[in-house]
Amino acid sequence: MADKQALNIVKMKKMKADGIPLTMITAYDYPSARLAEEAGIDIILVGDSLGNVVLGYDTTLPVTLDDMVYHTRSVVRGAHNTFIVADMPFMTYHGSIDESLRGVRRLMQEGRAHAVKVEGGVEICETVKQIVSAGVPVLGHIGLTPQSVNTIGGYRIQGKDPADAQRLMDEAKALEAAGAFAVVLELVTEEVAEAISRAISIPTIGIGAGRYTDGQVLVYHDVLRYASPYREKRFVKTYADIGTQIREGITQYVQEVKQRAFPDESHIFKADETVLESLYGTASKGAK
Ligand SMILES: Nc1nc(=O)c2c([nH]1)NC[C@@H]1CN(c3ccc(C(=O)N[C@@H](CCC(=O)O)C(=O)O)cc3)CN21
Ligand SMILES: CC(C)C(=O)C(=O)O
Repeated sequence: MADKQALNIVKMKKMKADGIPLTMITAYDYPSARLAEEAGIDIILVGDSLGNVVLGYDTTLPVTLDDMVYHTRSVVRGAHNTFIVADMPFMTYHGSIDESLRGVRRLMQEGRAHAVKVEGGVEICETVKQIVSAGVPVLGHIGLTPQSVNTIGGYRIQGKDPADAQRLMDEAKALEAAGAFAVVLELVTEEVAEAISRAISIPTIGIGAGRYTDGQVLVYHDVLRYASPYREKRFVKTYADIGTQIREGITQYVQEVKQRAFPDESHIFKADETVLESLYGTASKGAK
């Protein structure tokens, strides 16, 4: 899709108004980004779920700004015509505004992202305003915010009772007022996600937030069953099983090398007749 025109935040808002769902998937490197773009995805998120699915950590907390810059650059090289959002990692946007903007600058200038994502509600709205006023689109993220797993007390569904529903509604409105271009709703009850989606003019992008958000996002490795520990979760649907394909392919390669079935005649390069003579001398001529 070389001539596909990349999406932008103005068009996203219009898509919400027109009732056209936004599609987002994570990607972390050149091949995953390339395939996502070829498949026609609207937005690629270089998520800090990188930590879980690519780097092998238990949580997203160990992911660094250097990790995010490196992976964002790789994603951009694979998807030149797709809107790309990069996650601000844990503890990079809760200190001084200067420090936050330094991280944003690295993701935009070195990583070449089009926007950044930050987790949190009212407490980060001042930071969101500053980032937006620097000319950087900000994607909000509320509900289950994995960077706060230790204060939330686990990966739990949000918005089950009236007080929690009101808190989420207030956070979404605060993010809209702060200038966020859209907001991710993660593991939020369907009723609350629907009410928020109706109450704000910017798109909501849900993961485990039911059917009535303005868009959906899932993690690449979950969708494709690519060695992900999350693939069986209730909010995930798997559309392919590349983990099995990869394992079976490598198993066969190993077996064929052990059995000397690979490489065969079709994979080799032949030298000139005279090479044998020079290697083995005239005595060996005709030996093989
Ligand atoms: N591979 C992957 N996929 C993700 O969706 C994802 C990550 N990693 N890492 C960062 C966060 C963490 N996420 C999580 C983590 C755990 C649950 C979970 O255990 N959910 C329970 C529900 C818990 C409850 O009932 O309150 C479940 O059974 O789905 C959900 C989302 C979503 N994100
Ligand atoms: C699950 C999505 C929304 C995310 O934040 C990530 O991939 O890190």
